[in-house]
Amino acid sequence: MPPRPPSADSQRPLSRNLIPLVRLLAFVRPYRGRVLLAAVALLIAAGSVLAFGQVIRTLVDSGLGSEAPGALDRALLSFLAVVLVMSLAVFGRSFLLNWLGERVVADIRRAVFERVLALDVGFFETTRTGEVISRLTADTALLQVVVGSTLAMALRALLLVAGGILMLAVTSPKLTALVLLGTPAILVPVWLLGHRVRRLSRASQDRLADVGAYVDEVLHGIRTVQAFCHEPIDRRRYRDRVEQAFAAARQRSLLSALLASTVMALTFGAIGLVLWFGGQEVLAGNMTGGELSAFLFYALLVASSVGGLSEVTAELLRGAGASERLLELLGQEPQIQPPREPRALPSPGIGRIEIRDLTFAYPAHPDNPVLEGLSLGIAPGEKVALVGPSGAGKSTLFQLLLRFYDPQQGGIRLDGLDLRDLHPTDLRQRIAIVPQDPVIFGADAWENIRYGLADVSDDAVRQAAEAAQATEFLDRLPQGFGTFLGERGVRLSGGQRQRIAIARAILRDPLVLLLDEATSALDAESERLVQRALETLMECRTSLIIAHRLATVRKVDRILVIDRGRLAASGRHDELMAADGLYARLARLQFHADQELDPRLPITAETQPSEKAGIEAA
Ligand SMILES: Nc1ncnc2c1ncn2[C@@H]1O[C@H](COP(=O)(O)OP(=O)(O)OP(=O)(O)O)[C@@H](O)[C@H]1O
Repeated sequence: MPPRPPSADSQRPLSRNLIPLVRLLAFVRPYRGRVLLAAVALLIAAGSVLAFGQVIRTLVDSGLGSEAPGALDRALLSFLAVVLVMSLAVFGRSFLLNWLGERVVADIRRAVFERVLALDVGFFETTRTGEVISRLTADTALLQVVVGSTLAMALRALLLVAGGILMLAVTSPKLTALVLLGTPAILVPVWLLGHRVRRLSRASQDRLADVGAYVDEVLHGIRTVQAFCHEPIDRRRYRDRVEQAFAAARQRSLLSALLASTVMALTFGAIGLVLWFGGQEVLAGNMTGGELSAFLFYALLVASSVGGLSEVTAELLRGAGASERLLELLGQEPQIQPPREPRALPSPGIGRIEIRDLTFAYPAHPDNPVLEGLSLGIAPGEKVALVGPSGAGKSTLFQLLLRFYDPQQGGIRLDGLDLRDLHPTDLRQRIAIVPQDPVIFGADAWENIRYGLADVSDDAVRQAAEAAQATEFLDRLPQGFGTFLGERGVRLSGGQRQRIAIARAILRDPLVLLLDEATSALDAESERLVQRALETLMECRTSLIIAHRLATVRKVDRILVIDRGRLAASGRHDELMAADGLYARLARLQFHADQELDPRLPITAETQPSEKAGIEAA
């Protein structure tokens, strides 16, 4: 597995230009027709604004300057005609571009979320979830504004600048030459300031993402936070982060404001000069009053558009920063990919697992293998308990069986096929996992048990719940199975959550069952119910159980003792006790867990009481 770059976060380059926005064009392509219509509307709207200059010229020269009766009326009529055309065009432009902005951002949101879902679990170890959430929410919201309105404003301003300059040249080439000569004096400071605004924009977005990530972390662990009275520290840290974000934003705002005011001062100063020169020309008879009025109109139009452009440039670059971050996510390739030609598992499956010479290190610690040369075989329908000290690699084996990671050496075969030759979906559909701390989603019990199996009847869900001993408490809820169980719903006990997870697994009718027993002791009644549910679940299927209870260990066909990523021993409970190895030590330790430590027990590094052993007291 190639090593992943440390973190998308720390290596993020600053957006220096608008290229990332251009790369989003791929998302606009499906809506070419509307883009074309919007462009036409944009052109007409800009054209009609420019036409106002001519209306003003006519108004001044023939309406006000001549005695011809009706000239003023005609001028007003043409003015109103231009207003009508312009308002229709503005309506079209505004609606179409906003529509495009919303549509494109909705598509981007979907694409990014779909990509994130496809990424391997390793990605989420190197990237904070808050960071990903911030990209999906804050960055897409920013992009929505940029694509929907800022871009339209920028295009409009660009057209007005270009058209305005053209009309200036048509009206008075001499004055235009003067204006153009003075332009660099405006553009150079604008460019310099704009460059700094861009860099600060990106920095301020990054600080905001930090704030989001921190909130996510604290809220997820709110119970721990409060239990350890960690609030003052979190308050301080959060305040620091918010202040950092504010400092970055303040600096950006300061420079943006400076940029805007500089542009204004320079352009309007220049207009004053133009007025003075133009006045001289009119006095000398080289220009009519109408021409000077039109010239001034165009000059003001160009100046305000340049001002507008400089303001929206900062926003556009913020959008470029946002799209860069979104494209970064879109460009992430999952490390776990289906093979080009996936092989199909036999149907119905057999449930034979062979692990050969398995060596695996997590991407975060490539030099520190968690499993080393592990080899074992599990027969179809066999129930196997995995036992061993904490950190031995038991959960890691589950992760590899689900192909969340690929091993560096050796491999795992299910029904004779290497996991890497299977489509991960095909593999995972054959496996069900009951984790130590099952997740309950924001939905009712029906949904929580069904979890993705759309075409399963309510009756089947109920049967699964029955087999998992879950109806007993679900029926007692206010709306029975229809009760909302997730966040802000009912709080379920550990044993109840486990039974929901067991029902979920029963409904899937998996070939292979992975069960991570809860380490926390359940009360005797819950324990009995969970055990009964598990027995039903394990019937006739290959089951691997990370066992913490003696009751479980006694019922399995075979116990595998894992120690430091290797198979240390295997056999039945009595055999392993007789062998008096690591298993016997762990088991004895557990027998006496609630009492004082057995003084006859040899205490070694592996059996320190502080260390969580593999088997809980029965
Ligand atoms: N995502 C990860 N990245 C890096 N190291 C990890 C990761 N998950 C686990 N480890 C390390 O791998 C080793 C084995 O962990 P694993 O969770 O498989 O142990 P375990 O036998 O299941 O322990 P326990 O009974 O406490 O759950 C530990 O040293 C742990 O620190």
